[in-house]
Amino acid sequence: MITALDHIAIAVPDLDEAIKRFLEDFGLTYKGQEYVESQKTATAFFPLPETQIELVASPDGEGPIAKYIEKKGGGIHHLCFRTDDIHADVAMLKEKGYQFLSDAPGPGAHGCQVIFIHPKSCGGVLIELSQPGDDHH
Ligand SMILES: C[C@@H](C(=O)O)C(=O)SCCNC(=O)CCNC(=O)[C@H](O)C(C)(C)COP(=O)(O)OP(=O)(O)OC[C@H]1O[C@@H](n2cnc3c(N)ncnc32)[C@H](O)[C@@H]1OP(=O)(O)O
Ligand SMILES: [Co+2]
Repeated sequence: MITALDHIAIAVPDLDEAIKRFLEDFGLTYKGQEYVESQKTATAFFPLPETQIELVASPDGEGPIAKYIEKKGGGIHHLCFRTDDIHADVAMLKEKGYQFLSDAPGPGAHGCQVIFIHPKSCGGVLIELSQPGDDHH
């Protein structure tokens, strides 16, 4: 029985720089670093209260997922942070130099308003911000 999505891992060339991004720019809680000798790997964790896996596909062969599948055949595509004020967070992140893929949030899954940050301005990771709609439970 799988009970939780424990983590999504992002490979980064500079751990301190990446910690700064998620701690300072996105305001996540930082749990600390650990070097795992057996894997010769440094880790840093940012716990979040709940998460989901979203599978994304392109049934009609169009849109960004079609292009991604064509190029990479599949893989980890994006992280999505839930926000309770998408306009404020977009303004705050724009101020910090993040480049957004649209001027304003638009409709996402289950009535959310969503907007994406360009992976080029975010260490190679595509990040979505999502604000639940009024019908969200
Ligand atoms: C329904 C909603 C929801 O949850 O509610 C969703 O999630 S919808 C999820 C689907 N929707 C989206 O993804 C919308 C936002 N995405 C986009 O607009 C696009 O996918 C872009 C991120 C702008 C990439 O499109 P573009 O046409 O530029 O593709 P491209 O293949 O030329 O890629 C340009 C550069 O970005 C990199 N790149 C492309 N996709 C990436 C990804 N998912 N993660 C990290 N890097 C990525 C490529 O490797 C390439 O880097 P190099 O130049 O180094 O080779
Ligand atoms: Co998404």
